[in-house]
Formats: sequence, C-alpha cells, structure tokens
Amino acid sequence: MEASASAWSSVNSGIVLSLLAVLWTVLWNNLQGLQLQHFFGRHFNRHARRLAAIVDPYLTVTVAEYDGGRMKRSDAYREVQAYLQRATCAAAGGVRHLKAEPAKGADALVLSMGDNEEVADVFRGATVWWLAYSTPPREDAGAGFYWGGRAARADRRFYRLFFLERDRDLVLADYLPHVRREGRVVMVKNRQRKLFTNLAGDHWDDEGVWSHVVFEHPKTFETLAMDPAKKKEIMDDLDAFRKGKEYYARVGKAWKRGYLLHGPPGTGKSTMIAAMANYLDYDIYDIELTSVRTNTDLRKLFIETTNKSIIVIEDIDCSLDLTGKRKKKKKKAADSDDGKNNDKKDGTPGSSDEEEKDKGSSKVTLSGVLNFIDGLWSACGGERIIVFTTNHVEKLDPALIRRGRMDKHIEMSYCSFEAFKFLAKIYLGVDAHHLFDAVQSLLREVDMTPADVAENLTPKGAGDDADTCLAELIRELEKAKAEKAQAKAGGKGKAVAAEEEVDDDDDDDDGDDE
Ligand SMILES: Nc1ncnc2c1ncn2[C@@H]1O[C@H](COP(=O)(O)OP(=O)(O)OP(=O)(O)O)[C@@H](O)[C@H]1O
Ligand SMILES: [Mg+2]
Repeated sequence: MEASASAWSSVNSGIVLSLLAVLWTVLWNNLQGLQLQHFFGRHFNRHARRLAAIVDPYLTVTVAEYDGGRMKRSDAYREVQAYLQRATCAAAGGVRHLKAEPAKGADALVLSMGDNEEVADVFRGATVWWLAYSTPPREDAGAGFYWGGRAARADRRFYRLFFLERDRDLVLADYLPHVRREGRVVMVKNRQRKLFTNLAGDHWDDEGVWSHVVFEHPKTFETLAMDPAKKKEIMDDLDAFRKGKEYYARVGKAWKRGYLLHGPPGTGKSTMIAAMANYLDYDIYDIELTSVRTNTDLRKLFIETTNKSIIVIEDIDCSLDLTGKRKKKKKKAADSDDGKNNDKKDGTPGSSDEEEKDKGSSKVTLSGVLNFIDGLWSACGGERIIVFTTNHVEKLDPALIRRGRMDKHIEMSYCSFEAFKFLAKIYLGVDAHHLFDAVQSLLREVDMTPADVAENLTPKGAGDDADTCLAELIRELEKAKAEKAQAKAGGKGKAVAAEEEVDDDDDDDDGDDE
C-alpha cells in the first residue's frame, strides 16, 4: 500500500516537473521573440537553459584545452578563448566572475569569463551559450602514460557550447568556423610578443610548460653594429624564411631554420637574437637546458611552442655534454633516450627511490637535442627558428652543427672599424671625426668587443661629448695594446726560459753520460 502511494507521488511529481518544463520552454521561446531574453538572460540564463533542456534537448559541443594525450594546447581552444574575450566584454553584465589580463596598451585589460561562468551569444538570430569549466585531473594522471607528467596533473579545462537542435546546421556549418576566424582576429589584435622560459620544478601555468613575460627589447638591426654586408645577408635570409612557406612545402622540408651564433663574449650574440625577434615579430622561447630533465621533456617543450617563434639555447657547449655520454650514470642516460622508459622516471608515481634521487639533474643527451632539432617531432607546426649560441664553436660536436640542423653559421666577431663607425653614429651622433683614424689603426692591432667599444662611447657625465668619449676609447685601446705586447713579451720570455732549461737539462744529461 505504502509502496503504491510513493510510486503514485513520484509519478505526480514527474508530471508536475514535465508540465513546468513545457511551460517554461513556451515562456522562454516567447521571451526570445519579445526581445526580453536579454533581460532575463542576465539573471536566469543558465537555469532557464537547463530547465528548457528537459523537453527541448540542447546539443553541445565541447572544446578541450588539450587534444588527445595532452600533447599540445588546441588551437581551437585558444581561438574560442579569444573570441569569448570579446563576447565577454560585450556581455560583461551577464557574467559575474571575470578574469582580467593586461592587454596591449598602457591601461587596457582583456576580460574573459571565469570558471563555471556562462555567456550567451547571438548569431544570425540564433542564441547559443558558452560555458567555461574545468575538471580536476584524473587520479591516474601522469602515471605510465607517454605524455604524462605535469601537464596531465593540471586541471583539465573546457568550453562547452549549448545550442538548440533546430540551429544545428547553422551552428556547425557557420557559427563555429565564424568563432575560430574571429578568434584569430582577436588574437592578432591583442597579441603581445612574449619571452618564454622553461621552469624547473612542478610549476604549471596557463601557458603549460612555459612561463612568460612580455618581450620588450629595444635592440633592432638598425642599432646592431656589424659589417653592413653581413647584416644585410642575415636580414635577407630571415625575409626568405618568413616568406618561405610554399618553398619549404615544395621541397618537403619542415618550415624551420637553424642559426648558430658563435663568437667571444660581448660580441652581440644575445643582442642579435633580440634584433631577429623584433625584425620578424616573433616570440622567443629561451630554453634553459640544464633545467630540462629528460629528452622527453625537451620534446614536450618543443611541441608546446607556437608558430612564429625563435627557440633559443644559449651557450650550448656549457649546457650539454657534447660527447653524448653523460658524466654520471651512463646507463641511465642511455635509458633516457628511450622516451617511454624515461617518462616513468619523470617524478611520476611509480618512480623508484633511486630515480627520485636523480630527479632534478638534467639527463638531456646530445641525441635528444639532435632529435629536438630535426627529428620527426620537429616538423609539428612550422615557422620556427632555432638558435644556438656558443663561445667555443670548435668544441661542438659536428653532428650538432651540420647544415640542415644549423643551416646558417654566423660568426660574431670583435669590433671592426665599420662596426665602430656604426656605434659612433648611434652613441655620439657623429659620422666623421679627426680621431677616427687613430681608432681605425688601433682596432687593426687590438681585439675589442662591440660591448666594450659601446661602453667607452657612452657619455658618463654632463660634460662628455664626442671628443672626450673618443679620447677615452683610444686610451682604452692603447692600454689593451700595451697589455697585449706585455703578454706577448712575457710569453716569449717564458718560452725562452723554458728552452734554456731544456738545454741545461740536456747538458747535464750529456755530462752524466760522459
Ligand atoms: N654588435 C653590437 N652592436 C651593438 N651593441 C652591441 C653589439 N655587441 C654587443 N653589444 C652590446 O654589448 C652588450 C653585450 O652583448 P651581448 O650580451 O649580446 O653579448 P654576447 O655575445 O651574447 O655575450 P655572451 O657570449 O657573454 O653571452 C649588449 O648590451 C649590447 O648592447
Ligand atoms: Mg649572450
């Protein structure tokens, strides 16, 4: 008896709910017609949509931040995010929790919706809703899976689009492509060039394995002192690369180019990278190789870089044991060449104690770096320039710098007279000066880096002008010349002394023999 009463009451409540839902749907559709939806939308948007969905099913499309396997941030997700930034600004009244990020321009902010917020959008008369949400990582995240690690252990973020069945064709065929197109426009408009760096440790931010600051380096090719012909050659090379999409596709090469910048400290290698990035309007990814634990992590870093970027590894000779052997634990290093074995050791559950101890020390090998530059994965995406810098090109493994890997070798050398004239123009505003001849003949005899020349040409006080700065430079050059002569004499003296000592020894020997 009791059972049938409770069954009856549940049937009743079911009918009531259905009736309510039908009523609400009718009301809602009418409200849309009466253009009052905007008012109600602001307050009841989500509840209305959910209630109406009981009888008039909504379709949904989910855009995940990471494609399958969490290898790479999805382009579609970024585009939807950018599109919704604009939609959010337009409908900011309806969204209660906004996220703000600095935008291009002094005081500007870009607004986007926070988690679990929803925003409505109208496209050719059809209303759709976007919901932003995230879910915690799966419990088994990062364990055993090839692309596990930090990415897998971060929250999983999504955008979900709700729309009415009757708008299916419109949304799928027209609206979604429209969102992606518009998203790209917004991305270009809001784009700020960034300087990325990889972090050691378990940090994981919006940009995945990379952290960034806005890139604002003042150096351009206009202010970079080097032989004008050489400079032009580099700029032409960069132009050809930038416009080379079809060429690279035609010859079947990945759209990337390697530059090796070598030369003594202070000759402008890092400065050249900044000038290149400014010239091409590319982002910079500065890889600190010693913070990369394994070859797999290195690959992951590469995959997470975006197009139109310069990937930099500075002082490659210091960051890597170039014999390809690891200094410690050779066997382990060999293991680290094998991605799958290796990933298990990536600080994920299941690592052995010994492996945990090893955590933190870099196990990147030469073969890992070679793979990074021109392995199969390097063809993911395109329009990337890879730059290595070194002070000791002769120490590098030939495999690392052969053409095809490092396509262009650029020697950054000590300051030539041409480069000096260039610096004098920039720093002092002079094209010619009676002290130039003296500088020219001294520069032929002594090596001075552009960094040192620039420092000497920098006015230090209110009274400094071209005369005093050039005189200061000449003084420094003469000092360097004297030191060089002294060193040479000292060297010669030592050599002579050593020779004499050898002779003495020989005499002694002769004496003994006798
Ligand atoms: N060719 C150049 N033209 C203009 N300025 C230069 C040039 N070379 C160096 N400088 C100046 O010297 C400073 C040091 O240069 P930079 O850091 O680029 O040298 P580097 O070759 O990267 O040295 P290191 O090998 O020690 O990293 C910079 O502040 C830069 O302004
Ligand atoms: Mg440098």
